[in-house]
Amino acid sequence: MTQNFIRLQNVGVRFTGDMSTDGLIGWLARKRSGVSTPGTYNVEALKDVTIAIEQGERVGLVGLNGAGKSTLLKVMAGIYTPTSGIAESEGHVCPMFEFATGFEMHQTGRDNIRIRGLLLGMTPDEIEAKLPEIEDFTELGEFLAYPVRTYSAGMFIRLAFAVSTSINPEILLIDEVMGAGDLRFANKAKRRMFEFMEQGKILVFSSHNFDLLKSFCARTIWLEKGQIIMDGSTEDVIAKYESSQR
Ligand SMILES: Nc1ncnc2c1ncn2[C@@H]1O[C@H](COP(=O)(O)OP(=O)(O)OP(=O)(O)O)[C@@H](O)[C@H]1O
Repeated sequence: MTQNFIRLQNVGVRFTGDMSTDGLIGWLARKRSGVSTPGTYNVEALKDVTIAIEQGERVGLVGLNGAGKSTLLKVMAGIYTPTSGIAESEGHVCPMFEFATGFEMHQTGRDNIRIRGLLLGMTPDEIEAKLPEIEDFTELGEFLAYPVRTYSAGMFIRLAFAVSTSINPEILLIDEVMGAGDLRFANKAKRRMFEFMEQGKILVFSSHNFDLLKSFCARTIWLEKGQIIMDGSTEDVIAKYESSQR
């Protein structure tokens, strides 16, 4: 059987661009900074990141806002290509973020389950067979017949989580999903995630919630300004990270 893995070698991600293309936000930023003409930006979101994650590992990611956690997850998901270094992975990747992408806003929740199922590689027959269980897990009830443009952020998460996790992904990448749903759903999601791990898959979980990280992940990586500060046991990394914040 093929072993799943994620391997990043000296990965760097740099964002460059022209602020004139940033629309209203760019215009406001220029106004506030007193700069009259659009400039360029150049952000090194990841620098020289080397990580190997093997099958069965659950790895946490910590770091301040803007440390590079989301960028790292997007590289692992294949959404971003590194501007330097090499990113390789083996296994079907299920990114549990960017929940708004891939939704057809005018279609119902139920039809969006079908659409997402197809995007995730399920056959129409598989989707129909799993539909009752997926619907049940969302607990959205009559809202499944409503167009998803009427949904709250938490409802999107329920829908996306229920479909995405019904395929038994090999590599599960999570960006703060637990914090966004309500507590009861978070507990359900947590139980379902434990089920994934029992099947020997990979989990990478970015969170500001230390209790969740401690309960899910034996290993945690601490990022700061795009670089790895520490990669070790969750207990040790969180203790050092917390003391650095004081
Ligand atoms: N698409 C982009 N274009 C330009 N800069 C970006 C882009 N995405 C991220 N950045 C920048 O890269 C850096 C890392 O951002 P990232 O979103 O990865 O941080 P994060 O650790 O996930 O933060 P948070 O905890 O706030 O979600 C930040 O300085 C951010 O402004």
